[in-house]
Parts: sequence; C-alpha cells; structure tokens
Amino acid sequence: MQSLRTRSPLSISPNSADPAQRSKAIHDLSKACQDWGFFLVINHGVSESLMENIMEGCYEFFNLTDEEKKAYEGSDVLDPIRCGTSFNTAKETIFFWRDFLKVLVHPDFHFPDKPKGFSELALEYVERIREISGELLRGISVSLGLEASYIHDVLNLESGLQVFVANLYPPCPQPELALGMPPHSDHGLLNILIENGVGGLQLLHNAKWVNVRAPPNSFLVNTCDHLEILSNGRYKSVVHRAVVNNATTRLSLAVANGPSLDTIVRPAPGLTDGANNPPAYTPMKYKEYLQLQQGNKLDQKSVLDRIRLQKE
Ligand SMILES: O=C(O)CCC(=O)C(=O)O
Ligand SMILES: [Fe+2]
Repeated sequence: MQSLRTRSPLSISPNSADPAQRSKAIHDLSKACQDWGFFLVINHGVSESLMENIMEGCYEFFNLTDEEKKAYEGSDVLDPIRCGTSFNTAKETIFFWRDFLKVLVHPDFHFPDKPKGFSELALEYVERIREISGELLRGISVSLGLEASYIHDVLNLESGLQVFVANLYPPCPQPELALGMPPHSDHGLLNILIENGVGGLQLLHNAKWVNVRAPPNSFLVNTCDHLEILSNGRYKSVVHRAVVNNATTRLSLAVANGPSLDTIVRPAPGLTDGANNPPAYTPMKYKEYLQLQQGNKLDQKSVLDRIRLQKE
C-alpha cells in the first residue's frame, strides 16, 4: 500500500519553509490519490494518548446498556446523533454484522453525554482531524493545479460537515457468511480512520480485494465521492468493505470530512475543458447527495453513478 511518510502533514503545506520537501509531499499525495485512493499519514502530531482515549471512549459507548443507547437511536439520516446496527435497517433485507455510532460534529458539535468525558475528548479529536484534513486538502488542491485554498473556499469548509463514525464488529460465528459493511465508497472529501489493531478493512484495487491496516498511531486516509466530483474524476473514490472474524472484536473510528451541506458541488472549471474533458458529473447539493446515500442501501458507488454524465 502507498504510504505517505511525511514528517508531518504540515510539511505538505504550501507555506512550508522547505520548498523541496513541500513539492515532494505534494507529488506523493497526488500519486497516492491517483494510484490507490488510500494512504497512511504518520508523524501527524496527534498524541498517542488522545488516539487511545478516543478509542476507549468508543468501547465504553458501545458497552452502555441498550436502554441508555436507545436515547441516541435517531430516526432521520440527518439526525445529529444516531446509533444502531447494520447500516440502514429500514431498507435492508440482510443486516450487516456491525454496531455503529454516527454523530455530526461540525459545523455544530453534537455528542452523546455518556460515557462521562467522551464528548470533551471527541471535541478535541475532531478538531485535530479537521486540521489534518484541511492541510491535506490544501496539498490536494495544489496537486490538481488549483490554488491551495481552492477546495476550502469553493466547498465552504469553514462550515464543512464532519461526521464521527464509530464501528464495532463483534466476533461472528460464521464470518464467511457475513459482512461488517458492504462494498461502498464514502460520500465526503476525505475519511480519516483509526482502528484497534484487528484487520477487516478491504479495498477494491484492480478488481481484487486488498487487505488494509492502519498501524498504531497512523491515520488511514481515503478519497471520497466529492473529491472525485471536484477533480472531475482525476482522484476517484475507492470501493471498500469490512469483513468480520470469529475471534476478536474489531473497532474502527472513521471521521468523514466534507463540504458544507448547502454547497452545490461540481467539477472544478479549471479541470475541465469543453471538448476534450467536459464535466463528468451533474452538480448536486451535498445535502441531497448525503440523503440519497444514507437513506438507501449502501451499494458500491450507486449514488455517484446516478450523477455521472459520461458512463465509464
Ligand atoms: O470499519 C472499517 O474499517 C470501514 C468503515 C467504513 O468504511 C466507514 O465507516 O465508512
Ligand atoms: Fe467507508
């Protein structure tokens, strides 16, 4: 797997003092986005203890009683706090071997008030993730030949949507008959994931499933549908899934970073030209896209396929 071994995400900042290091990092970033759509960020400056404590908070949340968790169930896909099983049990006939907690944490911060202290930790964690995501998106803008602040400005990241998603996959007696999460791509711009050292994530690369691990203290980042739209298909979102095992509980924590809900997203005009490279996706408001994806069965890249203009 491609790994982005920068000294810190800051070293890809266009304002970095060392131009050679900066251009190497941007080149690596561009290659990682094009070749794999998944990469590791190490030496990112987020403390080990914050990463451990936030995972611990997730375990404790899932260990609350069913009664306590019921208060956070939610009903609408845009409810600020939702927890449950599978992905969307209203639409699925076969459920997935997964418990989840999904919380909207930006532009307004929401969070369950239990377990004690979890909310304060989460606030600190998602702020750090937003800094890393913002820095990576500056590098990605430059790698696409755009102004460093292009993605931030055009997609209104000042009020960008950030979603905290904890996934718990308990041991499954017949793992070969079940999936934790079905093949899908993610809706936003960049997802940033950590896990508890138990494998299970797989990505589709050249029509084969490849196992992916996020080593301790690293972030596993993947490019999502709205980066594919904005880059007019240059950086594709990658289909991935979670498999389960019969021995150990797996916990993953993904933070989704996307445009603001009211932004209409379209391919960057600077990356299209009339005849040779016309816009390949219909503009759509991010909120509508999200409602379509979260309100249905999770199915490969089905929502992106609906707005694709040139069929692949
Ligand atoms: O658990 C995992 O590793 C995958 C989670 C995931 O794909 C997601 O939350 O979108
Ligand atoms: Fe995902």
